[in-house]
Formats: sequence, C-alpha cells, structure tokens
Amino acid sequence: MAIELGKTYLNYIDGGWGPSRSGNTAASLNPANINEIVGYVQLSTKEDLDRAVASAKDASKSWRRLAGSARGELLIKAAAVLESRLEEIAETMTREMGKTFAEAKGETARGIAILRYYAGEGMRRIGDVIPSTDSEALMLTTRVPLGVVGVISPWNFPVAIPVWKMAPALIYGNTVVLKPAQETAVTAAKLVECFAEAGLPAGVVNLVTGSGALVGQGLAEHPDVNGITFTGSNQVGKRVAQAALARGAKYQLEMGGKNPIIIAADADLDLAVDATISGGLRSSGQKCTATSRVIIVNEVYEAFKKRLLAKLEGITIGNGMDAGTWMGPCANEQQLTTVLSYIQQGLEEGAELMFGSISRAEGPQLTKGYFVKPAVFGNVSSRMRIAQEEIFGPVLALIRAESFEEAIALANDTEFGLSASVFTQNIGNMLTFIQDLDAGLVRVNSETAGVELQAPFGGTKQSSSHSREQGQAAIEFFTSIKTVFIKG
Ligand SMILES: NC(=O)c1ccc[n+]([C@@H]2O[C@H](COP(=O)([O-])OP(=O)(O)OC[C@H]3O[C@@H](n4cnc5c(N)ncnc54)[C@H](O)[C@@H]3O)[C@@H](O)[C@H]2O)c1
Ligand SMILES: O=CCCC(=O)C(=O)O
Repeated sequence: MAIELGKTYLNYIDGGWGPSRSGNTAASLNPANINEIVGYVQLSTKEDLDRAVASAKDASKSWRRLAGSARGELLIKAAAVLESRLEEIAETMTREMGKTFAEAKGETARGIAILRYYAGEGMRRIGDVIPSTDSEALMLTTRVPLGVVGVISPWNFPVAIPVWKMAPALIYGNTVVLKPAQETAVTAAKLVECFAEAGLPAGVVNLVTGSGALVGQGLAEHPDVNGITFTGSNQVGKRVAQAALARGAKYQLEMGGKNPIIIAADADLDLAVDATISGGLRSSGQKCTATSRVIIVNEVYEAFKKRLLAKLEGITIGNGMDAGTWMGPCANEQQLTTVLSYIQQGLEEGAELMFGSISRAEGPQLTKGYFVKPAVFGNVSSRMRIAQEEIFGPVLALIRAESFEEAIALANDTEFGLSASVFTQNIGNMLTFIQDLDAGLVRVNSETAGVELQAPFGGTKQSSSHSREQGQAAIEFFTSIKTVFIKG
C-alpha cells in the first residue's frame, strides 16, 4: 500500500488533533528525493506546549491511579494498532529519513515488541519489604511515577526511541509530552495515532512538533514537566540537562558514540569484515551504536583491509524503498555536509582515503538525494579528529595496533563510551575486553550496533547521563522510590 504524501499532520493535545496556534507548518522532505514532500508538520509555539503540558498534568491525576495491569492492556492495544500499520509506518520512516524499508520494518516490529514487553511490567514487582528495627512495624518500598515526562527524540530511530521512552513512562504511571525530531515528525504523528486509537485517556499522550530550540528547550524548562528523557547529540543534551537541573527536574540523556571494533590476531576475518560493514554502514552509519573506529592488530591488518575493501564494492546505494538498495541516503542536508567535511578533514590530517570520495555519490538515481559513498580511511592515528569526533555517517577509520593490549588502550582513547565490540576466539582476550573496555555495551564476536529491548542500554563517559534505558532498568528513571513505614 502506498502512503498518502503531502498531507498535513497536526499536534495531539488533550485527546484531540489540532493545528499550532502559529498557523505555520514545515515540509518534511524525503532525503532520497528532495522533490518529494512526505507531509507537513506543525511549527508549534510555547502556547501549544503549555496546553500540552497542562493536559498531561491534569491526566496524570487519574492515570497514576489506574492499576498497572489496566495501563498494560492499553499498551497491548497500541501494539496491535501499530502492528496493523507496520508497513505504512515503516514506509513513512524510510521516506522521511532514508533507512531501507527492510530496516524500517524491523524497527517498527521492535516498537511493537517494546510495547508488549512494558505492558507486562505493569504486573511486576515494584518494591521490597525491609526489616525495621521496630519489631512491631512493617517497612517497605514502593514506587511512584514522576508525573509529566517530556520525551525529546532524534530522527535516527523515529519509532523505536520514542517507544522505548514512552512505553516505560506510561506503564509506571506517568503522562507524556512527545517532542520528536522535526525530520521525522510525520512518522511520530502516525505513531501517536496508534496510541490514540488504542484508547488512551485524553492528555495521557501528547504530541507537539516544532523546533528544538523552542519546543524542546521549552519542555526542558517547563516548571510542570517533572522528568525529561532525551536522546540526541551531546551539545543539545547538555543544554537540556542544565535546564532540567536548574529547576530540580529529573533528567536522562543518551547521546553520541565513537564506537570501536577490535580485530584480534585470531579473529575470524570474514565474520569481522561482515560485522564491520553492517555495524558501521547500515542506516548510513547513523546509529549511536555504529562502528566508526576499526582497531586491527598488526598481524592481520593487511588481510583484514583487503577483504574489507573487496566486500565494500558490493554495496548498493539508493532509495531505501528500492528492494536492491543496501544503503540509503544521509537523513538530511546537514548530515551530508558534515560527512563530506569529515572526509575532507581526514585527508587534511594525512589519513589515506582507501574507499569513497570527498564528493557526494553520483549516479542517475542519486541526483535528487543526499547520497554519499561509504568512506574508509587507512593510516589513521588515534588523535586525529576523524578518530575522535562523532561523524554519524558511513565513515570508517582503520587504526593499527601493535598488540591486543594496545588495541584495548586505543579503543578507550575517546571521550565516548557507548558500545564496543571485539572479534577474537581467545577466551582471555574476551575477558580482558569485557573487563577493561569503558563502554555501556560490550559485544564479543558481534557488531557494535544492535540493542535488545529487554536489556539495559546506555553509555559511560560523555555518551550518557549514566542512567540506563530499556529492560527493567527503565524503572529507575521513570519512578521515584518511596519508603513506607507502617505501625498499627
Ligand atoms: N545514545 C543513544 O541512545 C542515541 C540514540 C540515537 C541518536 N543518538 C545521538 O543523536 C544524534 C543525532 O540525532 P539528532 O541530530 O536528532 O540530535 P539533536 O541533538 O540535534 O536533536 C535531538 C532532539 O533534540 C531536539 N532539540 C534540538 N535543539 C534543542 C534544544 N535547544 N533544546 C531541546 N531540544 C532540542 C531536536 O529537535 C530533536 O528532537 C547523534 O549525536 C547520535 O549519537 C544517541
Ligand atoms: O541510535 C541508537 C540506538 C541504536 C540501536 O537501537 C541499535 O543499535 O539497535
């Protein structure tokens, strides 16, 4: 089924769809063909945001009192609606941000699974009984929701990330105001339609689209927003945290990465090459978990490099809706410019561009989109900017290590700590890697990308506010512990 293009999407506030008070909209363009307008989304004002927060605050009084199982039933219904619209929403995602249709379908299926997982959380343990020093008293802990939660999400996982924030927020009794990335606001509107159709009470979920500086910052600063969960760049994340901290609100940040893969001397090189390509270049490298530094132990450097370069020749670039496309475009013009400027930077720093180009990709089907070929640099040293700064594009930096120990030190030589992987068959190497790698997600004989919804996810160092999302770990952010002391 083809989606309807060029429609206008509205804000969702207090259970109703409506335009922004500004009367202004912005076009959401297809990065594979910028002549295609996927839809128009609202450019909201502070007043729209205030109405959304007020409705979320009001709805929170009864939502928090519902049994967790009743909230769970509504998440199950939202999952069913999302499932019935999987292909349509995945197509919208591909058209809005460029990832292939297969990846978009996988991500939408992930959103459905996350909703079902958190529906079950509504019936799980939320506290402990702790012996009191008073033998006649009962002491226990319970958990209470924060109240209104502001969700600020990026464009790279436009279904999975909002869902992995909204589902735990809702199941633990919070109400939500979602401010999605403007690039993928049509996908976000369709996602919110699923919650609306599932029958969530008015005000429990609200959607306000618009500029980050106005709506996002407004959410972070809003006195009636009790918690802010943010995923995006470090620069913006820190601003959000400062605004939340200044008024004593709880906040959670998941931000950038510069994720390493280590190829040990005993690695299965074919598997390692496949994992490097998949981890580094799927979604055009626009995953926070994407591989960007490939640290190869000297003995296998040349053999690995040869196999990697040979395999890259097979990558097809194009519109993510075409079945033959392996890699789509960059998600927007700014991403394309950033990627090309880092390729230029790598050359200026003296690295060797072994694959790719400093210009955008060429081809009859590529002229209307933000396409770039994958780039692979050799002769990279760890202190170069291309080895230190998050590029968020299909660029791999190959770094030579004299030993496995040096490979670990190089992998840790970054301000980020999101994910890391190693290819080795040696159990000692595996254990050293697990122990010594400073990252929130460490993966052995597997690519750096790939997050499982039932496990905690988050980073160390500059990648995170040191909290964890997903799995049962999400309860720590979305609730407060209340200690109860009862004496008859
Ligand atoms: N660690 C993770 O889990 C994770 C996951 C996905 C993406 N990311 C990171 O996200 C970045 C790419 O996404 P992006 O370009 O959408 O990030 P971004 O920081 O530009 O935007 C993220 C969100 O913040 C909003 N925003 C912008 N300015 C704001 C402000 N002043 N106040 C409040 N909100 C504001 C945006 O509108 C968007 O909704 C990369 O750095 C990537 O590593 C991290
Ligand atoms: O972009 C951040 C999320 C990454 C992710 O979900 C994955 O690697 O699967």
